[in-house]
Amino acid sequence: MSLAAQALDYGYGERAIGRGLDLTLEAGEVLCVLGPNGAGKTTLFRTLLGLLPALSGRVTAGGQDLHSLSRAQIAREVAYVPQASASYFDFSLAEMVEMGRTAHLGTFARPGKRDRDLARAALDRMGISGLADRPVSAVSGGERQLALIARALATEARSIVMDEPTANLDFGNQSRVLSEIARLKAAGIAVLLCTHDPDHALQVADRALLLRGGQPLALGPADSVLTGETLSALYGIDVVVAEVGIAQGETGATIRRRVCVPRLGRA
Ligand SMILES: Nc1ncnc2c1ncn2[C@@H]1O[C@H](COP(=O)(O)OP(=O)(O)OP(=O)(O)O)[C@@H](O)[C@H]1O
Repeated sequence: MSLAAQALDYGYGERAIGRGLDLTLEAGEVLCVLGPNGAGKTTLFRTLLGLLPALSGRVTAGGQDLHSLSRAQIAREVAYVPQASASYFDFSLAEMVEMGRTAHLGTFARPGKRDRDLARAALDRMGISGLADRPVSAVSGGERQLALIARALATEARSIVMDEPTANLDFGNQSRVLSEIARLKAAGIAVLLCTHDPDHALQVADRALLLRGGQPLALGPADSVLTGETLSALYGIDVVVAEVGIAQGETGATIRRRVCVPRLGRA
């Protein structure tokens, strides 16, 4: 088991956002959390990463209680892709991605050749190696988002928690990030992500957690959880999940895909 929560209460000080959550994430599994703004997704993720103390209950990473692990040990187990925000630091993108290696280094050790190579390879995977020497403060929001994902890849952690990894990204880069998530899954990495786009969950998630007001509305296999009915209840709008056939590759063989379409109200 890569990451797990048992009877988890999470929130801020006296204010619980969610209560009694049980969650497990297995190696090579993609679990996608969906929920309206303010549903508690970021608060839950920060608690699972030990960045916020659990109000009660237990969180384990790699089978070990988070309380028994140092910050560096947690970082080696679970990488974090936070929501991208503006940066005023003048590190280069390459240096920022190398910081993903910090948990593997001794207290005063500097990144070695392997660390630098891993960082460059991660930038390359995200298609931004051409920006390696550019200051973080001098790239676009989307490019910074890709660099944060590269930093998580460079950690070589067995689990990755991604807070809206496709926010800020253009259509092509969204698709590249989803493909990267599929590659991580194939490599046995556990991925926990949240998104505001149910189509992204339909594309990459094995399981989905629908969160409303901090409480699970549904948790289970993505195909059975992501329906027009549940998504309509989650977002308070009329949503249809339709199936489309897409011709693939040179053979033109048809694959079936489910897509999510909101039914817009008439003006
Ligand atoms: N530092 C904080 N202290 C107290 N309450 C907070 C804090 N940060 C967020 N909240 C509140 O906690 C609740 C959950 O917020 P959270 O950021 O986890 O939601 P979210 O699902 O990630 O939302 P979004 O989709 O808008 O990013 C909200 O009511 C929010 O106002």
